Amino acid sequence: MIRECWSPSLRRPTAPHFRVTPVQGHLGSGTPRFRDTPVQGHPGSGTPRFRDTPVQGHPGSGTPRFRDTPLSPNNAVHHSTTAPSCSLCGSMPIGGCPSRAAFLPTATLGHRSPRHHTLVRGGSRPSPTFSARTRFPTRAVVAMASPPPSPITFVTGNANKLSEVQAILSTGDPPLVITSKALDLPELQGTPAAIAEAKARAAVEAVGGPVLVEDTSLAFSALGGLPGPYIKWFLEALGVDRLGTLLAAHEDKSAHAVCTFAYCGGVGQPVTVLEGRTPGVIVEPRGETRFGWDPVFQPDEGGGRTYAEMPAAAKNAISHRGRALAKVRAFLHTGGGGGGSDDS
Ligand SMILES: O=P(O)(O)OP(=O)(O)OP(=O)(O)OC[C@H]1O[C@@H](n2cnc3c(O)ncnc32)[C@H](O)[C@@H]1O
Ligand SMILES: [Mg+2]
Repeated sequence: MIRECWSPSLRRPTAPHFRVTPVQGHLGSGTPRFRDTPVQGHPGSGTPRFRDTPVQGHPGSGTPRFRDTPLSPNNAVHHSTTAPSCSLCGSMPIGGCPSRAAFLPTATLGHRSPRHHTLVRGGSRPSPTFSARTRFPTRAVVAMASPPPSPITFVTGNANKLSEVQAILSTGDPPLVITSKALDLPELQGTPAAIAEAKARAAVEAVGGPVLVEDTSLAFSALGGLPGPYIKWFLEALGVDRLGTLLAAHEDKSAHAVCTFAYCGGVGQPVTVLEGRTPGVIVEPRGETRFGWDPVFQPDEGGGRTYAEMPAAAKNAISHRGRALAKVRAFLHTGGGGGGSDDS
């Protein structure tokens, strides 16, 4: 069973975008938790957002899902009811939660019923308390370990992605075994999260069971985040040698590599989107031309090497993909995928 507790203990920064990053220990649980932190230059969006918050009624989808949600004073969706516990399973708020706010939801957090814990709140704080003006909630996952669903099929048409994903998941702690299917899924235009979600929905239709997909972006700061999710087409058109010419007129060569995973447990199930990003700069190509734009991306934490100059393990340790997969692993191993839970 997974319970979540929101604590208003952190002040909301003024930066326009937010994402979830792992932080350490909560209430002695020893389990991973996630906190919204600012992210930059999300293409195509000028509005504040939060990742990994469940929203209802997305156009074209009748199911709850996890993705970016703009937070406004009236957007405290997780705190909008006054019931002291889950109306279905009766679970109570986590003891010692400083905010006395109760649970966050829902199907994507390990409950087979998508209605469990939905919009349940305890304590006396009125909804607007969690407003953009003052505070933002910390979400802590307090979970019993449960095995992830099996098998999970990673659907991709990219062999390099597959081998990195397999390497990262098999050596990680705890290891996660996936199968794979080579499919070139249709890709929409939109934010990386929207693209990844659509890929997951297409993949789950094709596979019929739990799927993982990902979409990779390379976002140039000077270009407002472009090429972003369209990097594949820029790479094909220009080649890796000329990718840097896009920044010829700009002094700012900084960029972010972003990996956006989407998990779906089955047809009609919610989709969970998890993102990892690595900051760096675009440089003249260096290193072996093996994988995409690796030769021109020099991560800030790479000791001056491009991705292409780094051994695979060194890249995976700091890469956008490695970071996103750390979240995927935490999500699945804490019952987020719905597998192995006896909590119905
Ligand atoms: O089937 P999918 O999974 O979509 O595989 P894809 O190759 O189409 O991948 P994307 O749509 O995510 O496009 C991302 C582009 O960035 C490249 N790419 C992805 N991850 C990379 C990495 O870690 N290093 C360098 N290039 C990468 C990849 O080869 C594509 O050209
Ligand atoms: Mg693709």
